[in-house]
Amino acid sequence: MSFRLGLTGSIGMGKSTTAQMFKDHGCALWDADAAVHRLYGKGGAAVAAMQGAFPDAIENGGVSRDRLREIIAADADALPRIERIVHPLVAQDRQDFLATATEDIVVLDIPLLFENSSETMMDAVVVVSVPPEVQRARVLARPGMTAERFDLILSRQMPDAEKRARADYVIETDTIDHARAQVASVVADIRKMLAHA
Ligand SMILES: CC(C)(COP(=O)(O)OP(=O)(O)OC[C@H]1O[C@@H](n2cnc3c(N)ncnc32)[C@H](O)[C@@H]1O)[C@@H](O)C(=O)NCCC(=O)NCCS
Ligand SMILES: Nc1ncnc2c1ncn2[C@@H]1O[C@H](COP(=O)(O)OP(=O)(O)OP(=O)(O)O)[C@@H](O)[C@H]1O
Repeated sequence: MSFRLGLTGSIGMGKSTTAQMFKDHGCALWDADAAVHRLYGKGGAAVAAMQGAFPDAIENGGVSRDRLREIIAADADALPRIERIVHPLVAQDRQDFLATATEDIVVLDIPLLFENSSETMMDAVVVVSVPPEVQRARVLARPGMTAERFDLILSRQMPDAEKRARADYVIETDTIDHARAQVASVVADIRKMLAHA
């Protein structure tokens, strides 16, 4: 069975960028956000249940994220209801991936890893992190992002300091080269451990 390495961090901390660096070392990669995109897409496994609960969210046979954002903004109960539908389907997608992976290390990129207690199924957890002002500047540079939306998303996520405290490895994503060097050392550490197991 592959070594399960959870990869998490708050919004804009560099999860996707760092995940690709692990892939460059021959690790398999499963991405929770990508799984949600598949589930919401036309014919995706979440469409029927979401149509039942939120008929207004359906557009062209898939779940519209723009509509969902409007629904969430208007109704405080909407997000937990969405999570109850989506998270079990995400978990199934993850199990299907793990069942077929043959690589020695599988990296699971999961934004809400600690919030949803997924760390219990990991052999180790990496948290990516930069100082809050760098995070804020990166996220606000994204098209369509506002300070209000950023603060709302942050308020729904576990604070960075707590994530760091729970991590087995913290990777500073201040520069690409620095992150690459830390990824190389995490991979070497795990492979050394596996060789001695
Ligand atoms: C709320 C939705 C419609 C926003 O979609 P949108 O494309 O605008 O943004 P995106 O998905 O890229 O998320 C933006 C940021 O919010 C974070 N985020 C997403 N869902 C949640 C959540 N349930 N709780 C806290 N943070 C969240 C993401 O990690 C990311 O940092 C969408 O994220 C969604 O349907 N979420 C519910 C499913 C879920 O929990 N997904 C998280 C991964 S399992
Ligand atoms: N090591 C790094 N050095 C410099 N910039 C970086 C580094 N890692 C990521 N970034 C930059 O930070 C921003 C956010 O990175 P990325 O999209 O990987 O974050 P994320 O955690 O996956 O975001 P989200 O939570 O929104 O999915 C991007 O603009 C990216 O180019």
